[in-house]
Amino acid sequence: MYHLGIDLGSSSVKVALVDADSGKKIISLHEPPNEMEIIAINPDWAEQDPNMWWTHVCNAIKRVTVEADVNVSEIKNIGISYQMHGLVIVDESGNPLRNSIIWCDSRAVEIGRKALQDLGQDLCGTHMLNAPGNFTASKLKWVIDNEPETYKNTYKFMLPGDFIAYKLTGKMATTKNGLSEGILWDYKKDDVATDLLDYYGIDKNLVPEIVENFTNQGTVNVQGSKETGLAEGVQVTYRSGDQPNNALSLNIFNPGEVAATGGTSGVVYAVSNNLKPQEISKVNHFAHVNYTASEPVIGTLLNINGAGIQYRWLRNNCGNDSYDVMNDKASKIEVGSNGVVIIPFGNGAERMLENKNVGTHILNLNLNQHNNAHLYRASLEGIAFSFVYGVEILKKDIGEIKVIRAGNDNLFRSEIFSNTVATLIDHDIEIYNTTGAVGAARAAGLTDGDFEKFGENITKNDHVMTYKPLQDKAAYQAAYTTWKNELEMILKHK
Ligand SMILES: Nc1ncnc2c1ncn2[C@@H]1O[C@H](COP(=O)(O)OP(=O)(O)O)[C@@H](O)[C@H]1O
Ligand SMILES: O=C(CO)[C@@H](O)[C@H](O)COP(=O)(O)O
Repeated sequence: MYHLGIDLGSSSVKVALVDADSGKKIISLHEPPNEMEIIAINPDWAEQDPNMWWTHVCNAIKRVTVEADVNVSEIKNIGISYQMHGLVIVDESGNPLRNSIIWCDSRAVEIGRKALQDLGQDLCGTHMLNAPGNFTASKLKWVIDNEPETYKNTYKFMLPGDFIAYKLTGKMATTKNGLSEGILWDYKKDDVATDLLDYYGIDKNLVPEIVENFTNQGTVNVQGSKETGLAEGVQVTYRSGDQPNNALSLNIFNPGEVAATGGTSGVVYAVSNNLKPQEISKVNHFAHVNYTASEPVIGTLLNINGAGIQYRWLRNNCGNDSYDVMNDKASKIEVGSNGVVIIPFGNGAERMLENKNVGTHILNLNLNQHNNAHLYRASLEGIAFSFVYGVEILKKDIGEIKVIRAGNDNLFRSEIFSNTVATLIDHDIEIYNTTGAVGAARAAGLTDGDFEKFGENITKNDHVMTYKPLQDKAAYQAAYTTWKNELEMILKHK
């Protein structure tokens, strides 16, 4: 038997199949072959069509079963990982009423800022563990204010992964974890955050049914079966935002353990039991996959909206080299990129920079000296520096870091990126042979609640290598100082 994992990213949908007993990966692939578009009709906006996600999910599932040559009757459970904080609104028939306003959309920043002022730091911090920010609840308030007709026709709102689960099963549902991503979970009351709902004037009936993770959340229905080729009756047993899911995939469940990833966005995600966070805007706090009200496990999340999307932009606009070729060219350039500095970002408001939208900056380019290899190295370094800058903020909130793990995926496949981060934060980074889709597939089999056994298998089987901080740090530190000075100068004028 097999479990199927779906990871709905911002750049593509990844689907993986694992053996149900051993957790071994059978196949993993992504759709579409080229990365998905993020629609930005206004500079601060970012949208994607939920039906486009679904088309790619269906195509990827069909390819998986054909290419792995498995009989669909052998697929037991489904796990879903998804880009976090997005807003999907549907009518009573489940049709999306507009494009999804996705995680990196900044239109609701001012709405969230005012809500924090009006509700107060204390209420937001102790009940929701976060400022409302421009997360799902604030995005829905933007719809109320700007698209009243659409809001009037809204039957339910969901997170992106809830929509995929709905398309598979016909059941509209969400999770506590999902609501926490929208700043819609009240940890003190162990209930939906009615203080924020009421403040925004959001009708509580729009919140779908809440289902528990690691249990049967719904089964593939006739329509879901027809569109994906899966057998009717297959159970969806897990769903999670992609960052908590990345942590689960890396056996990060306990306080002091940290997961990192460098996809479109970059994230450092630290687990704790802290229900009284110091910082509620620059870093965020969400219910981890194993959160329960009696044993609250919280993921403290440092996010860089514009991380891998920076490198991707260079790839698309600077010669179309493959990432491997770009990494190779960058490795020929010395640390510090011969003075070229890239401030990444450029993908909406940055939470760690108090929701300022600073844009990407390419600095000190000498047209007689520098070529695309300098840009590639400066991009990898600039993104790595933004991680280091973020970890300095995160550390104030989380205390001691025991272990940091990342999958051998996305930016962590670049030695320059990984060495720069490890050296400057002065911590080992353990690299594991796993991805979000594989993790979600394995989590679909975690219905016995044995997190320890689940984690042991990952540690035993998947560890590939460890990036150790380099001894000779001086050049890295000098380049980081230059980068930080440039950033701080830019921030002064924002
Ligand atoms: N071999 C590689 N070396 C360095 N960076 C890479 C490599 N492959 C992918 N990336 C980076 O990872 C990003 C995609 O990461 P991914 O986790 O698939 O994104 P998402 O979850 O946002 O869909 C790319 O935009 C690119 O910046
Ligand atoms: O907003 C966050 C985390 O808080 C992002 O990490 C999104 O969850 C999207 O991730 P990717 O598309 O980069 O995987």
